[in-house]
Amino acid sequence: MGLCGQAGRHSSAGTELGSTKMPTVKYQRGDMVMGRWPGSSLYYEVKVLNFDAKSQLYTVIYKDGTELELKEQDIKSAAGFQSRPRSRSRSRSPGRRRSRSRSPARTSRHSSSCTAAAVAAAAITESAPPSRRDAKLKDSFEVRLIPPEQTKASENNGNKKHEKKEDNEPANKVNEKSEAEPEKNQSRYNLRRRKDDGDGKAEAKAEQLEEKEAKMAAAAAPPSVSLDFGGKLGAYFWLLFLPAWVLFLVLKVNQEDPSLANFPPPWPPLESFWDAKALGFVVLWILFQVLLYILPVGKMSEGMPLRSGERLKYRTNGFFAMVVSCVAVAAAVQQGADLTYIHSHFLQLAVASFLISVLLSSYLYVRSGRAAAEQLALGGSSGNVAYDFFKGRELNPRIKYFDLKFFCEMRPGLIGWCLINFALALAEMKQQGLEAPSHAMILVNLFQLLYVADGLWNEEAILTTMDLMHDGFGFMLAFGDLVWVPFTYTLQAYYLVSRPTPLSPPALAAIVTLKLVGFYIFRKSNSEKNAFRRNPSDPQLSHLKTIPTATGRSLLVSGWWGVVRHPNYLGDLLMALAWSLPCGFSHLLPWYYMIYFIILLVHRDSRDMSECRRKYGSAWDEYCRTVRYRIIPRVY
Ligand SMILES: NC(=O)C1=CN([C@@H]2O[C@H](COP(=O)(O)OP(=O)(O)OC[C@H]3O[C@@H](n4cnc5c(N)ncnc54)[C@H](OP(=O)(O)O)[C@@H]3O)[C@@H](O)[C@H]2O)C=CC1
Ligand SMILES: CC(C)=CCC[C@@H](C)[C@H]1CC=C2C3=C(CC[C@@]21C)[C@@]1(C)CC[C@H](O)C(C)(C)[C@@H]1CC3
Repeated sequence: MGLCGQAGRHSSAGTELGSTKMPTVKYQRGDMVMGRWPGSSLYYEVKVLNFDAKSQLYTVIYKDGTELELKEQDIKSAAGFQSRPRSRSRSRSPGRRRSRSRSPARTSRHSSSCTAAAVAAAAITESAPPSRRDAKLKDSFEVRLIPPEQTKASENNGNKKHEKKEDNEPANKVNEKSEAEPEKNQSRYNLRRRKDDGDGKAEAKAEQLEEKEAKMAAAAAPPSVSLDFGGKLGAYFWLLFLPAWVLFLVLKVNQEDPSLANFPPPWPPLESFWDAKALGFVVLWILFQVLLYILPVGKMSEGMPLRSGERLKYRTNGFFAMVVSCVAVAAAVQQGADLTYIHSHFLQLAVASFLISVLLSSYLYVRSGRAAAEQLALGGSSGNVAYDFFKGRELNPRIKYFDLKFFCEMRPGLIGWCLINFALALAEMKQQGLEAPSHAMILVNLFQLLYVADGLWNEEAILTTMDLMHDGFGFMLAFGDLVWVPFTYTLQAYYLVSRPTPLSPPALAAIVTLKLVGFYIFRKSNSEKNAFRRNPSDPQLSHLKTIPTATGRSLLVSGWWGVVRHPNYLGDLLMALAWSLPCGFSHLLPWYYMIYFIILLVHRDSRDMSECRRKYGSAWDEYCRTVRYRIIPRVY
């Protein structure tokens, strides 16, 4: 274990654990064994941390700090392990070995190569002669892995601040900015063969094979990732609860007195749920957005590297789509279209959107059955139909270049949210006989329009968010994007249609200030992380401190991400507060978004924490020790 940056911590844990033996199980806590890398036939040295008698799974830790749960059959004792003769080992080329040992990139500590993926690249497999094993293990720690964006960045830019001390310090040490040797850093994690190694074609081919094997091993989903959202039973609950909750809110906001005491809201006649025209409008709206999305206008942006190393391309013309949509709506109103239809047929429009989200989720579930393992999201394939349908299995379902998740998240629902808000402002004027919308309505409309426009202007930034990078596309997001966002995020505006809420000038000024402060924090922090993830060597970020991790990516530990672990959530929450305040305090209903959002973000934060803990091991722990608070400084 002493080879990795995180090793110290785990070794001591191992000694301590080693004394408390687990009864009646094959492997004991602290045992060093060979664990199969999920989805591959490659084995690596791991330490047994625990055994769960109920699930019959061993928790093991890899040398990079990655913890996984493995079945007994995926574990072998190190003693009985043999490696096969391999003609494609890097270590076999004496020339290479020489070149490597002379290379300044070679480290004594090997920490950077200690990712499971890197170890996978040169892992020992079952039939090599035992005499070679040590050499091979040694070799395995010399494999270098660098994510494509970092390699690219280092090719363009010699500023390697975030890498600089890694050679001599543990991976979890906080880095200060310094001049680093570009060559050294560039080759640090590189899985690709270095040019100066210059062997024959056969070796190059063999290495390609080796790389492919490593990529596949890294791409394979772990067999037992813990299930979110209450697991399988939870999935049934959410599948029923979410649509029922939207229905409840829509009926509630239509009540003359929407107070909690006035419960339940009256159940409308069955036929009032359905309107073919409403379905037609929703379909037209979605098709219109599809058209705008596929137009060859706007820039193509690259997503983050996938587990396979591939980077998908996305057309990020969301702002253009929004502007064209606004012009189209204005033209329709000019032509006499009555947008207050949206207010009077809110329920029917929501039901139609719900049907579309169910159809879409069913399609997504069926097609995910044909998707390759590396296209699936981690933890999205539990084998349980309800859970997989709810959570979504495929990470980036696409029809040719049309990315379904990206489109749904950013277009019909998000732009639809603004359209509905605008229609509700018109409905307010009509219902209250006003010549212009109320101040409260204007604030809600402008605030949310700014939020959406900003999201679309910075559309590229969505590519580094959890949803795009980690979550599968299933009912949760399809329903969230097409129903939840347009029909519950508009509740404040809906509430105001029939409930005049005057605002004093100081109140107005205070609310606007709050919104602007929240927006500033939200935008700055999201942009900072996005810029850093896209180009870690960005000179504009060179003043920031970072923590290197065993994956080759670093974590920001100063700037916005040094204040709290989710500064973007803090900004978002302040904005949410500014959206509810214009509606006053007479009812809880317009505060619903604020309450929901706190729950959503606290849950997202804990999901993200476990995901990052899994990805970054002890470097993440170090980050959490350095940045103590999650969302609100000194409070939470
Ligand atoms: N209005 C709404 O309904 C909602 C809005 N949002 C907003 O969307 C935005 C995106 O949110 P979300 O996707 O949840 O989360 P984030 O954008 O915060 O993404 C989390 C990821 O950022 C990376 N990261 C975390 N810490 C650091 C660090 N210190 N340095 C560098 N990278 C780090 C990690 O990914 P990795 O290391 O793999 O890059 C982590 O998984 C937020 O502003 C949020 O408020 C979110 C949900 C709903
Ligand atoms: C309970 C339930 C159905 C949950 C689904 C959650 C989704 C509604 C949200 C998950 C992440 C979202 C984001 C936005 C909208 C809501 C969903 C889809 C977002 C597009 C809003 C605009 C922002 O600027 C954003 C781009 C940062 C944001 C990204 C996350």
